[in-house]
Amino acid sequence: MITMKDIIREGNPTLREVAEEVVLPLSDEDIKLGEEMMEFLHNSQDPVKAEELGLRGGVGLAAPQLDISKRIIAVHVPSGDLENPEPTLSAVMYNPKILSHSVQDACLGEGEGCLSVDREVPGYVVRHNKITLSYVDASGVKQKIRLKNYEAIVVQHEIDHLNGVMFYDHINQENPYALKDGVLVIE
Ligand SMILES: O=CN(O)CCNC(=O)c1cccc(Cl)c1Cl
Ligand code: NI
Repeated sequence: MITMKDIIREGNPTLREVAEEVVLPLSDEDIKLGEEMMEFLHNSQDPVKAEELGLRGGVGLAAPQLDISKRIIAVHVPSGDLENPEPTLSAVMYNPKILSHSVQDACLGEGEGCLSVDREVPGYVVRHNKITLSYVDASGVKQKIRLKNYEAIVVQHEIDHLNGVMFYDHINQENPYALKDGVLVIE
């Protein structure tokens, strides 16, 4: 089971590498890894388990954060509405690729955080508001989906990890809250 001790932190060179595409058909090892990554997200979002296991909450995880330089990500975005337990996006994605994106940019009003960064880094992380994404799912089936707003932001944070990019690389050093005209701030 993945816990915080398995997550590498800033300074580990793996976080700055471009990860390797996963070989298809998926190996049992890569399928199991994806399952463990998803289990971590579930545990991290469960108050009892997160407390028991000492987990920081996360809505996404990328294999390089486990010191595994493979293009595998897991995302589990809760609906945020306690009435509706269904997550708005829950998937393990192999070889995810952004095929196209909106001209419209967006950022989270609260900024971003990262399990591989043991500090707060304030500021707007400007990303694409909408993306068209292809990936291979855990069954080996090629998927093509369109995402927007929070779900699109989370997936871009994870794909950045596959390319050695950290969320704070996008923050304006002079003025972390500088915004170009027309950037959507998602609260
Ligand atoms: O790479 C994944 N992590 O580091 C997990 C911890 N961060 C988050 O869950 C998180 C928090 C805020 C905004 C975004 Cl976009 C994300 Cl992804
Ligand atoms: Ni991260």
